[in-house]
Amino acid sequence: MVLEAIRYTPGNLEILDQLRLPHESVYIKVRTSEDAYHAIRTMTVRGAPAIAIVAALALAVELTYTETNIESVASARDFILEKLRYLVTSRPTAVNLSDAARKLEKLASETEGSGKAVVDAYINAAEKMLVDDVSDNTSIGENGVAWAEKNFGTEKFSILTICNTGSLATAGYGTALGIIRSVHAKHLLEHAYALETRPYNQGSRLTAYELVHDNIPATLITDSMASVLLKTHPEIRMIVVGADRVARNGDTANKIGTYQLSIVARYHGVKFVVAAPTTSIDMLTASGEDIVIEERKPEELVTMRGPVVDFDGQVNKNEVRTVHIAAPGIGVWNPAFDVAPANLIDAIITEKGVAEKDSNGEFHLAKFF
Ligand SMILES: CSC[C@H]1O[C@H](OP(=O)(O)O)[C@H](O)[C@@H]1O
Repeated sequence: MVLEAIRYTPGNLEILDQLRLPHESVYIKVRTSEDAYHAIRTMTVRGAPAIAIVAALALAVELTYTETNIESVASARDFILEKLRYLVTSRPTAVNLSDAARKLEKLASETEGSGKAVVDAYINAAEKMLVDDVSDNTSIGENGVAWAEKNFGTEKFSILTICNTGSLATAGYGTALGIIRSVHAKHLLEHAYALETRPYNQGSRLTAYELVHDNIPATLITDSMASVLLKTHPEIRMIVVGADRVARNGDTANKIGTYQLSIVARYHGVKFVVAAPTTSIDMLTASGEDIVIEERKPEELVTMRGPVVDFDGQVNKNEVRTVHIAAPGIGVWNPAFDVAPANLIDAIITEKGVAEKDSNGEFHLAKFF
């Protein structure tokens, strides 16, 4: 079975309900921009590249069936711009969505002839995002292997990662998890370690699901185990993480917990690497100080949802419960991301190549554009 977060054919979009994974694999239809907004907002679908692609394709499907009059160039443009500006508000930190919206808005404003011409151009561009993302991810994997061979030679080594950056965060293969897949395919991977990544548990629910699916040797650990894991496992040579937004100076916003991994990596002499398509690089944002960090509702931290385990130890998928795991009345802080500073990042691996700091400690990401 191929792991697909997104299933698309012209006029039909379905997403894998990631709130039900790993116990249930259920696809739900997305017919409108509003459907996409709520799916992204509730993290039914998540992952920087995936949310951009789902948003763009949802509008493509809506354009196919809308009864709104979009026959003129102006009406089609207005419809597209209104919907894209709405979709961008679903989640603020990942740049992929706003980057895609900016490019699609520009395309719509430059397409002439008729409303149909504008709509067709939009749909073609949205569909191309799906194809390009998989291609970008396999290139990131290849570039990641080449960088690893340059730094670690041909000895097997182990890798630690956080959150989910695989097929469930993208159109397929993944970014950081894509590098783990490629290193494994080259028989260079000793072992993969995945952080559970509280509170949404992208690691224990999604990355573990992908690693088991691909039969990659892997171990799940709690977020608090990262430091002692590096201390006691010298074969771990690399921490690879994804990105929601890479600022112009290389500061990288990623899942909460990434910042402390960059500190722990430096302390233990482990390479800290960001894997991201260039659509995750935001040259308009100077540094991590300028990146808006999404804060999510307290309920997502103080509750957990899942199937009941029967007395005989069997998972009962027909009985899903939500349990409250924190003391009622306690205050909660729930930022979904933090920022790894450029000075603690050893490399940024993209589909176009690898960026490393110069002798002044500066990344030069403009080379990718
Ligand atoms: C392919 S990078 C995905 C990126 O998105 C994740 O965040 P979320 O699960 O909240 O969408 C995480 O930061 C990953 O690194």
